[in-house]
Amino acid sequence: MTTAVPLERDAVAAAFTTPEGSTATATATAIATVTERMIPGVTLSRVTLPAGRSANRSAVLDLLAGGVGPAAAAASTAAALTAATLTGEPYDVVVSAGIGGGFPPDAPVGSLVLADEITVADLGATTPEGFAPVTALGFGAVTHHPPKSLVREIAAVTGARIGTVLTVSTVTGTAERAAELRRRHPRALAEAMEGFGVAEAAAAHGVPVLEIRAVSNPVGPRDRAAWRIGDALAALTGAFGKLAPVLESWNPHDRTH
Ligand SMILES: O=C(O)c1cccc(C(=O)CC[C@H]2O[C@@H](n3cnc4c(=O)[nH]cnc43)[C@H](O)[C@@H]2O)c1
Repeated sequence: MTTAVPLERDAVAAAFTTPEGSTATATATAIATVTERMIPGVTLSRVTLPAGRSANRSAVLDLLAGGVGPAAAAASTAAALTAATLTGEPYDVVVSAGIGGGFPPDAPVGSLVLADEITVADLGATTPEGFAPVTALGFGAVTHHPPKSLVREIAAVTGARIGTVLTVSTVTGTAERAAELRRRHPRALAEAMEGFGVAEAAAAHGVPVLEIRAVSNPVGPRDRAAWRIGDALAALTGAFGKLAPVLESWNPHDRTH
């Protein structure tokens, strides 16, 4: 599970290690253990969940704060994926998680957004006719799709809204840019800066990916005073308390896309 900054990683960990987090889920998460592991390129916080109602074996969740932006996210996630494969413990799923901007009115501050499409919004070229994504230029990909069944189940338990989450390298700070993004991506509910990088790393390893964002601010005119980071981090903690049992019981060999 990749976040950008330690504050977000710790909000996820709190779902398993604090009394508040343990009330968010019916599993015995209060006795989860957390250990730090340094691997080349990244430090992992390993949460070991005891066997619970949803799984009859203990489950492991590696958390990492991989840096802000798609490049840092891709590099750190790829390092973790490679290390896991080389130690014979490959991951079943990769999750990009954190705070994000929500497109009003569909994704209000404090709400959760779960991606059914993870789309990079600014990877391409500007042309006299407008923006051309790299795919129109004959390169790469601009969208990754999380497993549909997992998205459905996690949205059901967390109450997250399902839609496109955009990855941007430049935070939107004007109404014009917000409108332009929504015109190009009508299903976009949120934007953040890491999802596509995490998804590219996961795809390179053939591992399914999810992205979940807790909305800390509206996408639009820059207004730092309107940010609600504390509320968003609390929503992230609550979401992970509820979604962890779904991940634990998910059988990656029984995927329906
Ligand atoms: O200074 C600003 O006006 C400003 C506005 C929004 C976000 C930032 C950040 O530096 C946040 C970077 C960090 O948080 C995620 N995030 C949160 N809200 C947004 C957003 O509206 N658009 C894009 N990213 C957002 C992002 O994933 C980064 O990890 C500064």
